[in-house]
Amino acid sequence: MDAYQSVGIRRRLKRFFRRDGRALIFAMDHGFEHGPTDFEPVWEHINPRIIIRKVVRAGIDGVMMLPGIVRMAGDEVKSDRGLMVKLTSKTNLRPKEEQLLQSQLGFVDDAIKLGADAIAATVYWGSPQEDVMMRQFAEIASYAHDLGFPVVQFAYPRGPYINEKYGRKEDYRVVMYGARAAAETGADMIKTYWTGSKETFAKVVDAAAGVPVLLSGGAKTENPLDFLNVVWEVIEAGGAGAVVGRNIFQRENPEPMIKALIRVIHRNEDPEEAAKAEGLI
Ligand SMILES: O=C(COP(=O)(O)O)[C@@H](O)[C@H](O)[C@H](O)COP(=O)(O)O
Repeated sequence: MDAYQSVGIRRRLKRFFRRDGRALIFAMDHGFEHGPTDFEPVWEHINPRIIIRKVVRAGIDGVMMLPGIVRMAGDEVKSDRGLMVKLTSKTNLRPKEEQLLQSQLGFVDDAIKLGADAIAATVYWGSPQEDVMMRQFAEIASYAHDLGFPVVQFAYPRGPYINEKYGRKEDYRVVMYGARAAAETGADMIKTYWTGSKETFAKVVDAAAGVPVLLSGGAKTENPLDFLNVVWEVIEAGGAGAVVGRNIFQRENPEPMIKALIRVIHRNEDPEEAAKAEGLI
């Protein structure tokens, strides 16, 4: 028989995924991590209650937030959706030499009190401060797993040696390395960068050895179809979905984009058809 914890981990992880094993998760940590200017394109979305209510209504599978935003607006996330609480971050105001470090800003016990279904933390693989983030992740994962909670790793390769050796942090060999490191450090779900093609992202998925890999959305694309095409390739590559912020909240009306993403992720619809069906193009 399974240990109690592993049953808890699996049950809670399922709250993010539909029966197809895929998920569309809304990311709402930008006010802290990027700064409130990210909300300037549609300023009313600076209010977490307003935007979270909209994304939940549109059919999002889960929401990721820092603890303070969960306190303000967590009750907008219906109990049939996944709630992911992220316990590490950094501000953009830090000195440049500290930008390659995510600090722990909350505790697993508090995330659980807030109703979390999963706990998230970032590791910048390749950072000079990789050691600090590895330890943070190990402590968070060990404690959360012990209580039956899944752990999500934002596995972001970033650091001077990466730039020197590979030129760009999105090189598939680097992203693949980060995903593998995430799997080997006990992540139950991985969020990472787009590598530029279906073929290379499939290698990232393989390297994660069965741990679901989700795309980290990235900057808003002017043409909604460009983003839907990327998500479609992620799915074709065996990816488990996407965690999306700006491509949702920087649109005046986020609903058609969410519905088109759901068509692509959950119904295997062609991105152009999905965009047309939702009136995006
Ligand atoms: O991981 C984050 C930041 O990553 P970044 O340093 O911008 O590469 C988060 O702030 C977001 O949750 C993540 O980027 C997803 O949101 P979008 O990229 O889709 O806006």
